Amino acid sequence: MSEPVLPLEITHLVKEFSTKRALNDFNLTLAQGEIAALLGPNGAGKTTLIGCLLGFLSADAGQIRLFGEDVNSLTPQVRNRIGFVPQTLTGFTWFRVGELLTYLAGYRPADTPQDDRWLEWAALDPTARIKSLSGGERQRLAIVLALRFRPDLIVLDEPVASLDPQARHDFMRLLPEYAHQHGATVLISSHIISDLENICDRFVIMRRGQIVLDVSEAVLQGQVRHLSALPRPEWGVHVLAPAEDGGVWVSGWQPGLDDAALGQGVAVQQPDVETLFLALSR
Ligand SMILES: Nc1ncnc2c1ncn2[C@@H]1O[C@H](COP(=O)(O)OP(=O)(O)OP(=O)(O)O)[C@@H](O)[C@H]1O
Repeated sequence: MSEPVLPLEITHLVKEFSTKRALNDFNLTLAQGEIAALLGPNGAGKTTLIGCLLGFLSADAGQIRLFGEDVNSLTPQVRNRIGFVPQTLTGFTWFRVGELLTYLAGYRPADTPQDDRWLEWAALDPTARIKSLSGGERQRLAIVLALRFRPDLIVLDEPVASLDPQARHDFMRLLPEYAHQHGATVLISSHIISDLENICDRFVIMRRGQIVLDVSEAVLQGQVRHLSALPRPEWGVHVLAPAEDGGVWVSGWQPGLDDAALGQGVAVQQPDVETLFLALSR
């Protein structure tokens, strides 16, 4: 049986801006249906990575494949399978909302399936001029434009920062619902970690152009722990980072080690992504 085609495959990616290396031998593969959080402090390289994988920026080395095709020579078929939500929508200011939706739909084959939930969620006035929309309304429109033609790979760069709490809450409920229904793959970058904790099944934490931790939700819950003191060498765990309270974060934890830790007076806690992120970002 042939291997399934991966929605996203990034190998040995390097991107430099004059003397600054924004991506440093970056590797990432996403399987169909994964919902992955891309986390990292300011300047970690998230937007650069997204720019490269959408073909907006050219890499200095390495390769990006989307649905098996090189990002620099995508066919229209694969291009149409990708939805991108930017941090803010720019351009198109002279259009009315409804006109823009019709105009962009003209670039799609007539039989392209649509998903109306995004238009309902966005609740935009089709007669409103885009230049008169608020920042949050423009962002709703950006989301509609990216998702209404049922993409199979969705890339979102800080998509919810300008949304009001209700819109953000509803979007974060609809996004995984959509992904599960259509088997879509999602890569979402956000600084609002509490939003991502409930919807992502993988967490990719990057710093200085590289991945410092890439774990599934299951591994995070099963094998990553906060310890109140350094682990014993014979436990065979890997120290990820010191914690602010004097303890440490470790990976490779096994259930059998709980008793050993108890015997040494070491308190063991389940991970909280935000605290772990803060420790790994320092
Ligand atoms: N056009 C550019 N010219 C020079 N340096 C750049 C350029 N774009 C990005 N960089 C640098 O590359 C690094 C990564 O930037 P990037 O915007 O990818 O980070 P980020 O993780 O998206 O940050 P943020 O969370 O602040 O959006 C930073 O050090 C940034 O200064």
